[in-house]
Amino acid sequence: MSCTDSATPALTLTGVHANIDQYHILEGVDLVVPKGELTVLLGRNGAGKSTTLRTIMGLTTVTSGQIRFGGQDITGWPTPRIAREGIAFVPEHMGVFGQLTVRENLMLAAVSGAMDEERLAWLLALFPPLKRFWDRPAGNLSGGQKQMLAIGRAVIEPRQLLLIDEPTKGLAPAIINDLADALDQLKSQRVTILLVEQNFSFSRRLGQSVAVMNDGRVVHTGTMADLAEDEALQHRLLGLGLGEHQ
Ligand SMILES: Nc1ncnc2c1ncn2[C@@H]1O[C@H](COP(=O)(O)OP(=O)(O)OP(=O)(O)O)[C@@H](O)[C@H]1O
Repeated sequence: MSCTDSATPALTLTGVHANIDQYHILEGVDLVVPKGELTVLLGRNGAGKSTTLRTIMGLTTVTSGQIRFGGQDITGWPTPRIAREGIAFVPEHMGVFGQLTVRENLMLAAVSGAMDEERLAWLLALFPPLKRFWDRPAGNLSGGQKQMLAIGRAVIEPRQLLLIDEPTKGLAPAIINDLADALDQLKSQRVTILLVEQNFSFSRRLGQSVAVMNDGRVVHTGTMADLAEDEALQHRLLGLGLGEHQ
C-alpha cells in the first residue's frame, strides 16, 4: 500500500509510558490523531488526559514508547523545539499575561515576527471579544474571554497541531456555546486539534474522532458519532447517566 503524505497522521503515540516524580502515570498510551480533524480525548478525573498533552509537549519525561509528529520521532525533544516544530499547547490554566493588553498578549505569541495583518483579521473574526477588549489588560477579561485569548495566542501563527486542555472548565453555558462556535470554525478550516474535555455535550458537538482514557491508557477509540449514539458505552467508559447525554 502506498502511504501518501495526507494519509500520515498528524500525531501518533505508541506505547507511551511517563512518570511524574516516582509515580507511573501513563502506562502505555496508544493514540492516533488524524490530520485536519478534531479529536477529543475523554476520560474520568485522573485518567491521564492532561498528562498525555503535557507529555506530547515534552513537559513530562517519556520512560518508554514513541511519539511521532508527522513523519518525525519527537520523543524526548525539549519543549521549545516541539513548539517550533508546530505544536501549540493551551494548558488548562490558560497562560495569558494578566497585566498585558489583549494586543500585547497576541504580539508576544507571534514568535516569528510582527503579527500578520490578514491572520489577525481572521483571528478577531473568530473571537470577536478580543477585538472589543483589544487595549484592555487581559486580567480584566472574563474566564471565557481569557480562554479565547489563550486559544488565539496559540493560533496567531499557523500551527500543525493544537493541543487544548479542558477549555470549558468553569465557564457559563452561554460562553461555552461561543467557544464551541469558534472551535467549530477552526475545525472547518481543517486545523488539527486534540482536545481534552470532561463536558460531553461540548465534545460531541465538536469531535470527529474520540479516544477515551482510563488509568493511564487509551481504552477506547472510534468516531464521536458512534459514541454519541451509544449510551451504554458512554455509561461504561465515562460513567455518564441519563440526562447527561443531551
Ligand atoms: N504533579 C503530580 N504529582 C503526582 N501525581 C500527579 C501529578 N500530576 C498528576 N498526577 C496524577 O496523575 C494522574 C493523571 O492526572 P491527569 O491530570 O493527567 O488526569 P486527567 O485525566 O487530566 O484528570 P482531570 O480531568 O481531573 O484533570 C492522576 O492520578 C493525578 O493524581
